Amino acid sequence: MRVSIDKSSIKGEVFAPSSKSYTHRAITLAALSKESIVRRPLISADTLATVRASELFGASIEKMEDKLIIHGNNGKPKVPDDVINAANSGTTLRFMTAVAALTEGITVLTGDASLRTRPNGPLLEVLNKLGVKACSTRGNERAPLVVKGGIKGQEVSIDGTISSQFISALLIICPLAENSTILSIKGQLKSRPYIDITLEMLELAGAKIHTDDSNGTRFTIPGKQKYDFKDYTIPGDFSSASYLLAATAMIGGSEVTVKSLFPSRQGDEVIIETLRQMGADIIWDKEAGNVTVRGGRRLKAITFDAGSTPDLVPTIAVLAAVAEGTSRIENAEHIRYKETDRLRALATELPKFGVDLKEERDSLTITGGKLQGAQVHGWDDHRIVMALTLAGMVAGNTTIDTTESVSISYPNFFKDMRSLGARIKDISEE
Ligand SMILES: O=C(O)C1=C[C@@H](OP(=O)(O)O)[C@@H](O)[C@H](O)C1
Ligand SMILES: C=C(OP(=O)(O)O)C(=O)O
Repeated sequence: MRVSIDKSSIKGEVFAPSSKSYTHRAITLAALSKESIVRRPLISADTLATVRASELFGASIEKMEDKLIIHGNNGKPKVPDDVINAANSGTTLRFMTAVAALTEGITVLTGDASLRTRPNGPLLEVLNKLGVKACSTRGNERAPLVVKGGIKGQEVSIDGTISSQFISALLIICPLAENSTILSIKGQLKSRPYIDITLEMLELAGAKIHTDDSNGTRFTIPGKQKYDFKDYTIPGDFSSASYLLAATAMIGGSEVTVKSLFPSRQGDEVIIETLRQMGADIIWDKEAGNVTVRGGRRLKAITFDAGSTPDLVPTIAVLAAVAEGTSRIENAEHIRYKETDRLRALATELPKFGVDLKEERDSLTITGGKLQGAQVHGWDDHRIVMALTLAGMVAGNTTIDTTESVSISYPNFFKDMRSLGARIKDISEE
């Protein structure tokens, strides 16, 4: 799909979509429990991949109006009848590779062309140390992956510099193993807040995990536990909301309230503080869960450490492109291992709007200025498409392709933007 975008200011109220990360965890843990209800799940291409995988592991999932009723496998996933296709979802692939370790047979996992380029080495290595047989069919740590269950438990350490999803995946399965596990993280851990979300959800499922050091990088996990996930309502997603908040802040005459944004463990909450630091007029009523932004103030450059919040990088890059002065996005190498190499994607597309940008291995340096309309490529990556849409709303006279990719995390993105007044047209047929 291709869209054209004219200069747009936006006004009104909109609900943030539900959190992708919380939805993946809720479904995965409910599928490993007996009976659970997950309310207000995000229904998107990525979370549906987790639904399908959980069904293949023996859960039955009833999809109702605004909830999922999940009859789980009670900690004993069955050997899947078919290959697990995680499609475009890294979270699904990593979590389900770990769940496969709990089965008494062999599971094959794959994904789309993008997912089959993403690394899984640290997860495979640790699963093998835990008594599982896990490998890549091509011997390159990429999917397709083959996992033969039989997790025991051990003292192991895992590299935390590539993806926190490996650690979340192990935290989800180790309580169900025969023996205890001691898991320590080595290297500079990236994306920490996602591990905290995992620990929060595991606690709700009744799991006991002891965090042994003050950095939160060593866990003792007793084995032979059972999960009981019960009934949970998914909070709003700050990564998805970041596009709405940033668009409003960048465009004079805009005023938008995004609802359903309550405090949670999502690191991407920091978008609110970042916009404030850049000089935006933004108010967060935490009790009501409302964030209101008024556009029109001149935004100032910032230095942004992306270590904990990789998914905000495309949003921050576009904010930097209109801000006064030179911004730096640092500590960002892990953003190269996403659906695309997002530093490369941004460094290729933003200059088409006239943006002055320098790409280094783990940083982007961006000098803000006036954007001019451009024909840009969305790289089949939902976050690149959504971020470029914001640039298009500022610049006008812009087209973007591969826009169907918003279905990964925010299927109603264009509908919501249009409902707020954004001038975005589907031009796929033209
Ligand atoms: O665990 C999760 O829900 C996620 C963790 C992050 O990935 P990494 O840990 O690979 O940085 C994030 O980028 C992804 O969108 C969702
Ligand atoms: C990287 C992302 O997700 P995943 O790793 O689950 O594909 C994302 O949503 O930006």
